[in-house]
Amino acid sequence: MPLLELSDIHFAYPGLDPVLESASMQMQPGERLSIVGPNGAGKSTLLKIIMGLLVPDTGTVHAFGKPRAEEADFHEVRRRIGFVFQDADDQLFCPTVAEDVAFGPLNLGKSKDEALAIVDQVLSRLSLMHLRDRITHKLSGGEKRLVTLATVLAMEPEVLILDEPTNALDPDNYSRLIEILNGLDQAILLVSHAPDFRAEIAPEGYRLEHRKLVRI
Ligand SMILES: Nc1ncnc2c1ncn2[C@@H]1O[C@H](COP(=O)(O)OP(=O)(O)OP(=O)(O)O)[C@@H](O)[C@H]1O
Repeated sequence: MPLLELSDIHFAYPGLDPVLESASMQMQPGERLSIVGPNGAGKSTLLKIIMGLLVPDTGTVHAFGKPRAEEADFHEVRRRIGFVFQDADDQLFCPTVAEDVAFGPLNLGKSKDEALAIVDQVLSRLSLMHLRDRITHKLSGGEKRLVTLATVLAMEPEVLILDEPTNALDPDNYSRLIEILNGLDQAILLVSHAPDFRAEIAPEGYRLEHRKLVRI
């Protein structure tokens, strides 16, 4: 059974031309797929539909073996899929890095001590302990991206969706991100304009062209 399946999705922002017309895709458990396509093709829109943040005009979303249509259906999806947004500022909102990373686990019902243990474990794993007590909004762009990944991994998602994860990363952190992602066992859905990065993380996937998804 596919982990994720979109069938015949049509979507238009109100009053505008359609962004997606009959877009379909499947992702199997453990699979790593990329979605490529020009700026404005609708890649971020598609990711938001998977997470239930946008509702398609027609078509169906299946995730983890169930159809997902209503807002309530997507609560479980959002718990099980970790979404790293294109813009880290949309995702980091606590005063310090430790609080941002602890936020998800606390929200999932962990105790304060458990959440703090997760913070140290995830930050160590990503070699980010030096940022633990920093003020989040004063981090550099690249540091924010890595901290965003830490906030998502802290919730132990089964699938990772990454929207342009290499934005703002210097060559060292770019290489480190490849190492980190290749060390994870989650399925990954990656949107990236960087061919080298895609080749390392998810060489196969789909191209979004003419409002449809074509297997590449
Ligand atoms: N909230 C919105 N309201 C209206 N139009 C939108 C909105 N968000 C995106 N769009 C438009 O929908 C189209 C698809 O946008 P989307 O962000 O999904 O593209 P993308 O493939 O992710 O692009 P990029 O590679 O530049 O990130 C674009 O033409 C964009 O201008």
